[in-house]
Amino acid sequence: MTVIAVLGAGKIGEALLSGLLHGGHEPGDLLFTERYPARAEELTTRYGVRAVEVEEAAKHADVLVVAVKPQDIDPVLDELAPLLGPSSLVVSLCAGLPTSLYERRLASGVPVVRVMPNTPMLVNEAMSAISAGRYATREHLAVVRDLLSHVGQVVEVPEGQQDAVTALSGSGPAYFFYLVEAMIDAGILLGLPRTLAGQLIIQSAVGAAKMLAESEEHPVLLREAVTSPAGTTINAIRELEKHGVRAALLAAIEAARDRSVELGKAHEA
Ligand SMILES: NC(=O)C1=CN([C@@H]2O[C@H](COP(=O)(O)OP(=O)(O)OC[C@H]3O[C@@H](n4cnc5c(N)ncnc54)[C@H](OP(=O)(O)O)[C@@H]3O)[C@@H](O)[C@H]2O)C=CC1
Ligand SMILES: O=C(O)[C@@H]1CCC=N1
Repeated sequence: MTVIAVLGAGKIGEALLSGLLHGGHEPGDLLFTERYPARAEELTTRYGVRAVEVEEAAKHADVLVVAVKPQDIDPVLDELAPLLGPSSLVVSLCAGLPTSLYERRLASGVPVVRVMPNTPMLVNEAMSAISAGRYATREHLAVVRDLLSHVGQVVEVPEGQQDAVTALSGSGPAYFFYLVEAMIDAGILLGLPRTLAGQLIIQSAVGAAKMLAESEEHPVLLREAVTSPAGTTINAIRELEKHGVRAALLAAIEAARDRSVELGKAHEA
């Protein structure tokens, strides 16, 4: 079995460990590094996965998944540089960081695959987009695709699209959580108990997501089917349009893309 080491087991690193275990990986085939011993202990207790130093991760793992914040990448690259060679495989989950950064800082020929996943990995429903760096072959991409297909769907995109992907699906779950949160508040405004409002909205979100995923219909048609002539939904839609919700989403996602570009620029040579 391929041994995978997650460097930086925070939110997404933990989601990956948990998703891989759910997907059938053995705890003995997974390793992770963490900065604080208390966090490492917590994860080992929860998942039975061993915390190691970077040297051990580099020595034993077939795949090294970098999952630290982009701002924390420099010391990680300094640590990895003397440990890796062309037989290693580095997978970067870091928003904005280009494969060229790794290629510049690591030994020549180290293959790097850039990935933008998302937290639904925790429930095996991730959307991951993968892009090969300069030294990554089709075989390397296949290894990464296979790994991530245990925790959700995988698409391959040109690396130039990764900042847009980050803004759409990397951050995407947050937009849905935000919408659900606001809709539950609306239920409170209308006098419903919070638990009931939560149940109504969450199941509506699950049902709508299932229809989007399973029916062949365009979202516009699905929305139109809910919007009865002179009914209730069209009144709500008019308010959404009046308040510029569509324009707000376009601007929000563009701003997320811009931040991803900025995170990459901060590490330009
Ligand atoms: N959260 C998400 O939904 C997604 C995140 N990503 C990307 O994943 C990466 C991690 O994000 P996220 O999980 O949210 O962030 P977190 O801060 O939750 O996780 C990063 C973890 O790495 C640890 N860490 C930092 N430096 C080191 C080091 N040198 N050695 C070992 N561990 C270290 C951090 O410790 P400490 O807490 O002490 O800083 C933290 O636990 C980012 O680059 C982000 O762009 C990608 C897709 C989705
Ligand atoms: O907010 C972030 O920067 C990370 C990247 C995509 C989702 N979370």
